[in-house]
Amino acid sequence: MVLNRYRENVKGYLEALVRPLARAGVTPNTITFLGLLISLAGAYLFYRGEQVIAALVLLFGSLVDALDGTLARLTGKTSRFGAFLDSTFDRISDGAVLFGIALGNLADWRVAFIAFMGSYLVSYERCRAELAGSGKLAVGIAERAERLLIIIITALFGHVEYGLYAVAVLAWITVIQRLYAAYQRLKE
Ligand SMILES: CC(C)CCC[C@@H](C)CCC[C@@H](C)CCC[C@@H](C)CCOC[C@@H](COP(=O)(O)O[C@@H]1[C@H](O)[C@H](OP(=O)(O)O)[C@@H](O)[C@H](O)[C@H]1O)OCC[C@H](C)CCC[C@H](C)CCC[C@H](C)CCCC(C)C
Ligand SMILES: Nc1ccn([C@@H]2O[C@H](COP(=O)(O)O)[C@@H](O)[C@H]2O)c(=O)n1
Ligand SMILES: [Mg+2]
Ligand SMILES: [Mg+2]
Repeated sequence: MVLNRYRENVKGYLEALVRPLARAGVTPNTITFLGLLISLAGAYLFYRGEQVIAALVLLFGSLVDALDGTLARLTGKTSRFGAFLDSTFDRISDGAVLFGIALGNLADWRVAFIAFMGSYLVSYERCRAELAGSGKLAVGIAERAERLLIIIITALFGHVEYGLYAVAVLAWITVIQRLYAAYQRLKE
């Protein structure tokens, strides 16, 4: 919720970045796929224990993640499948990053599992509530952008374990916030 508010502020910069891609005929789905590959590379680097490089790669991957939608909107190529692909690849990337951190023994695997469950539940709640007619359920203190940035910033300082603890707690707080928001909107 917090970072989502700044979407409009960075929109112009993101559009400037995608214009050359649009001119080159690159499709949004190609960028979505590229974003996934970059995130998987970040996850692998966590597994290898290279957390600072992993953080830089993930930061770049996050930027690419924000570009596919921008490119789709700028070129009038938004598609329902593209939205589905973007969300699905977001989940693969989220899971892979947490798995990489756990496998690389950078933090307690049990905390990684709690963070993983919380992160997936946050996204699932939004999807399920929106399907039930709640309207956009982009609420809570730890949406995907916040969770990713927490991991990235703590990894840059060489202490991704703290980021993981924070995500484990904040994601579950978000689960409760979304439960409540969904209750408010769907109870009748
Ligand atoms: C290393 C270098 C080579 C490159 C460095 C470049 C940088 C300067 C990069 C800046 C990146 C910045 C522009 C973007 C960062 C955003 C990133 C943290 C998060 C990525 O999110 C992508 C996108 C996706 O949103 P969407 O709503 O489509 O996705 C939904 C989401 O997955 C839902 O999950 P959940 O429910 O929340 O769990 C799903 O439910 C939905 O299905 C799914 O659709 O979001 C893009 C918009 C961002 C929110 C905009 C954020 C703007 C901030 C102001 C960015 C601040 C970045 C800082 C300046 C970076 C500095 C970090 C440094 C280490 C201090
Ligand atoms: N391959 C894609 C990717 C995204 N979209 C559209 O953009 C929305 C997501 O925008 P972000 O800025 O958060 O990336 C998504 O809901 C789709 O409408 C697309 O069409 N094709
Ligand atoms: Mg995207
Ligand atoms: Mg994405």
